[in-house]
Amino acid sequence: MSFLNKEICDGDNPDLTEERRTATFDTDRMAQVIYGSEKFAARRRQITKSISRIPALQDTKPLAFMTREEKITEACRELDVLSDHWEQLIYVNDEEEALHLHREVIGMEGHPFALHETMFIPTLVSQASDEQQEKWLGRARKREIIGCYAQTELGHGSNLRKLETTATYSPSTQEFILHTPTITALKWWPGALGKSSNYAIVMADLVIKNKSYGPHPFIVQLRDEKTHQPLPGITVGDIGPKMAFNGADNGFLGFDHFRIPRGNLLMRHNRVEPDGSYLKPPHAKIGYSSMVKVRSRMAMDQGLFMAQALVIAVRYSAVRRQGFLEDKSQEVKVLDYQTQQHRLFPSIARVYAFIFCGLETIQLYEKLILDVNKNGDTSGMADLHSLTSGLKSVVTHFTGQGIEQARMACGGHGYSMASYISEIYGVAVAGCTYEGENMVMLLQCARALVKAVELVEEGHPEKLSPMMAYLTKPSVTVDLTVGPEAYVKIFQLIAKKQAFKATEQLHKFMVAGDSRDVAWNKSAVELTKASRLHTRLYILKTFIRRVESITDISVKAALTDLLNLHLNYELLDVASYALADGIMSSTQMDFIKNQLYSSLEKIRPNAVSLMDSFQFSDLQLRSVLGRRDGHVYQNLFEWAKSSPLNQSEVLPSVTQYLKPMMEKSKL
Ligand SMILES: CCCCCCCC/C=C\CCCCCCCCCCCCC/C=C/C(=O)SCCNC(=O)CCNC(=O)[C@H](O)C(C)(C)COP(=O)(O)OP(=O)(O)OC[C@H]1O[C@@H](n2cnc3c(N)ncnc32)[C@H](O)[C@@H]1OP(=O)(O)O
Ligand SMILES: Cc1cc2nc3c(=O)[nH]c(=O)nc-3n(C[C@H](O)[C@H](O)[C@H](O)COP(=O)(O)OP(=O)(O)OC[C@H]3O[C@@H](n4cnc5c(N)ncnc54)[C@H](O)[C@@H]3O)c2cc1C
Repeated sequence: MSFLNKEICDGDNPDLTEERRTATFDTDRMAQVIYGSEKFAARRRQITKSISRIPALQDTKPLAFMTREEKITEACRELDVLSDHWEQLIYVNDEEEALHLHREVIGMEGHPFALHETMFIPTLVSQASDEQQEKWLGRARKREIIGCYAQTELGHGSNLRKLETTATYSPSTQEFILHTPTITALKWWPGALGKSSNYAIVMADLVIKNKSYGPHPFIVQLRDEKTHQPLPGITVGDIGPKMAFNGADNGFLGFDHFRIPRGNLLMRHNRVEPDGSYLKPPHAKIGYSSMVKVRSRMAMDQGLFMAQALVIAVRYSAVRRQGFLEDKSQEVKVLDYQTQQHRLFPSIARVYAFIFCGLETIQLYEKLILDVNKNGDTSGMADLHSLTSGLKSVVTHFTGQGIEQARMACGGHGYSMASYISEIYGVAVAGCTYEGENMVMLLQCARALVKAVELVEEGHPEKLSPMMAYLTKPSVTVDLTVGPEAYVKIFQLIAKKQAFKATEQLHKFMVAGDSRDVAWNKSAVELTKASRLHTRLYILKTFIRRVESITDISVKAALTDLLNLHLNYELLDVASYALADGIMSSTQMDFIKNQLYSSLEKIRPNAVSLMDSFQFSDLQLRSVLGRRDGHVYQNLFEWAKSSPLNQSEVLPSVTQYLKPMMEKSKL
């Protein structure tokens, strides 16, 4: 048995065992790099093991065969079991451990706590005063109450300034009156709002003495704590089935002059005094911090979604044999085809790159909240906002593409829900929309880019943030054979040119008489291109930085192969910019292609172990094709037999319609 890959087991499919034996690195060591530390990687394994010892948490019936109601009930049952074992399983209040626990046990189809941990509690942490935290945070953490984040309305999601729900202050009673004035003002979409939550953070337009102060966060009790019935003045319910994520009850919510005490406006950064005087926050957008929190997690979470799809596709590709190469006596593993490698390996590289970015942005958010809460220092907000706006957009887009390629790489069986890839896809691509629609967020990132270009043009390059410093780099001729830094230089030139071109176009329209808004819209496609290049440059540089910092030689070597693949793939993908601007020659392009193809060959022996290193349990993967043991065919047959349609030989629909129809046809 090889010491390199702990997944090896003699009872496994021999093709997978063979793959695991060829690995050139230790998967536990790779897991430490993926999950940011030896300690957390080990805790993950420990938690997974503890879960496997709780019989009530082992999968009962495949989710694919459940109705929505059954899925929600099953998630609640699992949450209840988890709650009983919470303190034995994880360190209380450790967010990463809680997330791991949830991913393992409940999976990705959503559950009543999905927004409680990801937005409700973080909003209380970042927006509630100490006194308010005393009142609600402890209760929320102990799960005495379940909360969600209700911001989006039927009529508006992207444009927060036009949210219609009002919170009008009444000085005589020292209350806010929440009201839904129109049908389009109904809150619509918030996860876990429909049936599960009894509390919500509600974003509503604060109105004092007929003056609107824009969206502010309020904590609102929605349901009676004993009966769970909606409180009088509240209309709440589920919005119906979705493309995926159907174990979550995304909901609607309306208020009919519903009164809450003054103390329910979250007041860490702004205040409304009893007489109605308003104290401004230190930064106008501080109330948006919960969105930044989720966006800062998305590179990690989306990376893990794509990783799940790739574990499934790569393992299956090592088990699936179809067609011949030289030896006509035995069919080859489909993973040996160059096209299959080209379909999957660049996404493996992206998974690692995205996760490395996620490790960084999660920390940046935590630092920002400390700076704001402890020192009132909001200076990091603008940069983190533009970075996470671009990153969530680029990462979700490529994750969707990568998962879809993983599905196709599994041929027909990839289309079956037994693969579980369709659910992963459905959940992942929701990220293109939630936390800010991708185009809208790319344009937010573009605002920062244009400002930076304008600073350079106005002769103030010293005012640029470090992320924008490349905008001052002069054009140079680059020798690609010298390594990653050469690729960075070319990428910087491409990104810089596009940022300047888009800004130039914007200015040109303005000089011709358009307002900035109109000129902006006429330049928007070019601006989004600039944002994507800027963000891909950040991803590329982060990947390089992380690989450089690895101390384990064999892990570093395997990731260097992956990094080289990423560099060549990315540069080839943006080659049209480089060719158009004369930044690269066609000879350099050929060099990049050859490097890319040779990277595929280098990565091939490590492919399965690169994905095993994520250490997803079978419980979490929920995929017949992605099983750790690789016993795909007999389990696909078992899975199909468990379909409700196969529980009787003759369906009522046959007796009721098909038989009479066939009988009639005989006449
Ligand atoms: C026992 C159980 C225990 C449980 C424990 C475990 C829990 C585990 C939980 C979960 C397990 C997870 C497992 C994974 C599976 C599940 C995955 C799926 C999860 C689903 C979660 C989905 C959650 C989704 C939530 C949402 O979608 S919430 C709603 C989000 N909405 C948006 O994002 C709206 C987008 N719009 C905006 O943000 C804004 O409108 C805007 C576009 C930014 C514009 O804002 P506006 O006010 O109009 O700005 P302007 O006036 O134009 O000014 C722009 C100006 O401001 C700057 N700005 C803007 N925002 C910010 C900011 N945030 N910070 C700093 N600066 C900002 C901007 O840069 C401009 O500056 P300049 O003028 O200088 O350019
Ligand atoms: C699974 C899921 C979970 C969600 N969970 C929550 C939640 O928990 N809480 C919550 O409050 N909300 C939640 N949402 C809502 C989500 O945040 C919004 O749907 C999202 O912000 C997009 O807003 P929208 O629906 O108004 O899209 P729209 O803005 O209507 O987008 C439609 C189109 O218009 C374009 N567009 C809009 N504005 C501009 C612009 N200024 N410039 C260029 N193009 C533009 C967009 O690019 C898009 O192509 C969830 C959504 C989903 C799908």
